Amino acid sequence: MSSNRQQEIAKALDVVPPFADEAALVAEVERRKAFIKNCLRTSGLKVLVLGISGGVDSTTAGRLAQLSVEELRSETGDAGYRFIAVRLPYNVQHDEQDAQVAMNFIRADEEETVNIADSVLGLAEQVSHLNHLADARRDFVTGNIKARIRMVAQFAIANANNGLVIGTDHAAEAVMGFFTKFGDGACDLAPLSGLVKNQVRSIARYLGAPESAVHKVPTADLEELRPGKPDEEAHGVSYVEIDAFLHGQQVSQHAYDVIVRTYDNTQHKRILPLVP
Ligand SMILES: Nc1ncnc2c1ncn2[C@@H]1O[C@H](COP(=O)(O)OP(=O)(O)OC[C@H]2O[C@@H]([n+]3cccc(C(=O)O)c3)[C@H](O)[C@@H]2O)[C@@H](O)[C@H]1O
Ligand SMILES: Nc1ncnc2c1ncn2[C@@H]1O[C@H](COP(=O)(O)OP(=O)(O)OP(=O)(O)O)[C@@H](O)[C@H]1O
Ligand SMILES: [Mg+2]
Repeated sequence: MSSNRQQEIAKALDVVPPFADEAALVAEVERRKAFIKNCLRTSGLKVLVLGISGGVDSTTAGRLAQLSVEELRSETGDAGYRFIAVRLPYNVQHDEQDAQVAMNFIRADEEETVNIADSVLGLAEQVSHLNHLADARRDFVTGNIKARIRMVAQFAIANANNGLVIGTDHAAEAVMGFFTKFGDGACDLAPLSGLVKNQVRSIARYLGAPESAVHKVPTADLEELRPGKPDEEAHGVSYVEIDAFLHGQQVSQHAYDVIVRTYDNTQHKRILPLVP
């Protein structure tokens, strides 16, 4: 029996129920592509932009974006529809090979690379408040600057091409507020919204992503002192537990308490700015 809080949170995040079978998964993929295509049609814009890290979320959203623009091109005969996949390393990414695997799978119409290091360091240097922080805290705060600079780069590319920026937030990240406010949380459309982590992996596998990408350990990878730090270490609970919680299944008391507490503490990230 799921608790009232579980039901309330799943409803607020519009969580997609577990796929009953392959047909349900396929229907969900079609629904998500139709959503992306509809966002372009109704906005009147023809270009999609997304940063590709090598993680399963951007691999999945990136391939959905590419398939969507390909369908729009053949349905409308308009060659203007296209997808720009953006690599946004902070200097050299420690798992650059995984990012290349993702790029090769996505086969985007256009590939772009923007090294965010100079912008991040240039800004951080000008913010004197960072100097007074202990090393680990400064590293954490700088991590959020990285996520925000990636956002700036993607919107610059979208501006320049009359495009829309895709975000990769899904229910398992949303419930934990595990994104940088107005950083990777900022986008024009979020086609993975409502999915739990394992559903994102299932969609990636269905789309033909290499198994290494499907199973890649999730990492925000924002901290220089801890390259590739697994998200689950930061959460204190596993994605299996988070997914189970969102699907109304029983989880340990520890996981339940952490998830509900984190959800409540991060509510400000899932709403519009506070106003009088
Ligand atoms: N109660 C409140 N009402 C309204 N606003 C409130 C607030 N409390 C804080 N704030 C504001 O929110 C800010 C804190 O939020 P934020 O800046 O996001 O910072 P914060 O939540 O502290 O850090 C972001 C977390 O998301 C993780 N992350 C980031 C990016 C990507 C990924 C990933 O998985 O890829 C994960 C990252 O590792 C870190 O754990 C505060 O500085 C303040 O401006
Ligand atoms: N090094 C990077 N290069 C390009 N885009 C990035 C990079 N790091 C993060 N991003 C963007 O920020 C988003 C949020 O990161 P997040 O870690 O949640 O997703 P992911 O890396 O795709 O998957 P996972 O959560 O499994 O690691 C990514 O989906 C991607 O769009
Ligand atoms: Mg990642």
